Amino acid sequence: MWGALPVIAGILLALWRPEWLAQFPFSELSTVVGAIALVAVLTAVLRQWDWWFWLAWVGGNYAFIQQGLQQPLADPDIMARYQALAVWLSVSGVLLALLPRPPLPTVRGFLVVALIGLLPQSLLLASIAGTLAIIEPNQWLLLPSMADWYAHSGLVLWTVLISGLWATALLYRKVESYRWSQWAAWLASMVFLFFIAQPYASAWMTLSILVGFLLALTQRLLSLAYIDELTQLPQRRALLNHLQRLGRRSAVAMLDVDHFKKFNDRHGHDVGDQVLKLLGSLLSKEKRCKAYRYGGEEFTLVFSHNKAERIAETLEDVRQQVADYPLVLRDQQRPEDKRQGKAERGKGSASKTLRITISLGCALRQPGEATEALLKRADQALYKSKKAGRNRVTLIS
Ligand SMILES: Nc1nc2c(ncn2[C@@H]2O[C@H](COP(=O)(O)OP(=O)(O)OP(=O)(O)O)[C@@H](O)[C@H]2O)c(=O)[nH]1
Repeated sequence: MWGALPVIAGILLALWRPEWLAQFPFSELSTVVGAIALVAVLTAVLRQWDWWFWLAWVGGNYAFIQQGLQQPLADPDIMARYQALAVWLSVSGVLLALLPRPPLPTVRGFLVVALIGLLPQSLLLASIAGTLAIIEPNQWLLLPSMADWYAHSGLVLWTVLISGLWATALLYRKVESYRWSQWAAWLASMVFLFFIAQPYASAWMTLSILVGFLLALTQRLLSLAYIDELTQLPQRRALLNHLQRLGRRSAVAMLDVDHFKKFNDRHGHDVGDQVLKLLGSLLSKEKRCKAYRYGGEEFTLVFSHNKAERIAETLEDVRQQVADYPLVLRDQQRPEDKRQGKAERGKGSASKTLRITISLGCALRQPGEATEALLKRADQALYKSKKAGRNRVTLIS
């Protein structure tokens, strides 16, 4: 989401105070090229190559605007280029988000990056611009009466429709949040078309997109560092940060899957992974405490109060929920082919239901107690639960 913020701020500013954006305090070209190069180097160093496709898209569009759209639109050739740009921006960004891309860094990947960056240059050819201008977006979705009222009605409708569908897909599929910066890049480019006559519009657009990329990159790295990939729970580093911020009135519970080694041996490591994933999703829904994956098959629950009765009740609920939860596991030999899989599902071979139990140990924080000592005591409480027969809660003050 952070990646979309600069773009939204830019759009609001453009609507509210267009004159502010009519000036540019630096050398425009070197600032934009420098910013693109900076993001390209950063993403390469951090092995986040996916941004290169989008950087090529943004850079190619900016280069075309600089070379081909610096004269008044009253000139029919320039108008044809403008309309061709509208078609190109409308379609290419959506395709870039949808189509699979070759891996980077590979020769094939770099060729596609170069192609995306260079394709807008072809709009400088009168024949290509002329052909695309014929299908100018105002005419695809033309509402004739509205078109008189507002010259860009078709483009506005298209932008609202596609960005709405795109945003819905992102929300629905709960994709990684950095994909919002790509949505924002497309939206910013489409909105730019309405501000084409404004000086420096393309520079501000490109810079806002790049700042969005940088923020999204930072957010992505943070999530890579703090979120456990398997369970999608925050992991130990995040836990230690949280514990340091916690006050005196707090408590920590350690939680461990019972006989998980046997479970892995019997059902396989992949099934074990699925169990941890399901457990992670179950714990993440618990609102009365914050769950972390401590490591392996151990989880931690953090309470920001030390009311023993309420904590014991929560932990007992969690234990019971896990014990009662039917773990429906997908068959590992499930066919790749969806149709074949569907046919076999009815035969009861596609999934199986298992149950697991967990043991929990909790320690209430004592005045002045260090986080390591608190975790150690929670671990001792967990050990007591294990010793006492598992599938139970032990709380020590
Ligand atoms: N599938 C899977 N297994 C894991 C993962 N991390 C740790 N394990 C397994 O968890 C098991 C932990 O075993 P133990 O520490 O002996 O504990 P246990 O078998 O659960 O026995 P108790 O805790 O005494 O009930 C080991 O077999 C690890 O391989 C993981 O990410 N995925």
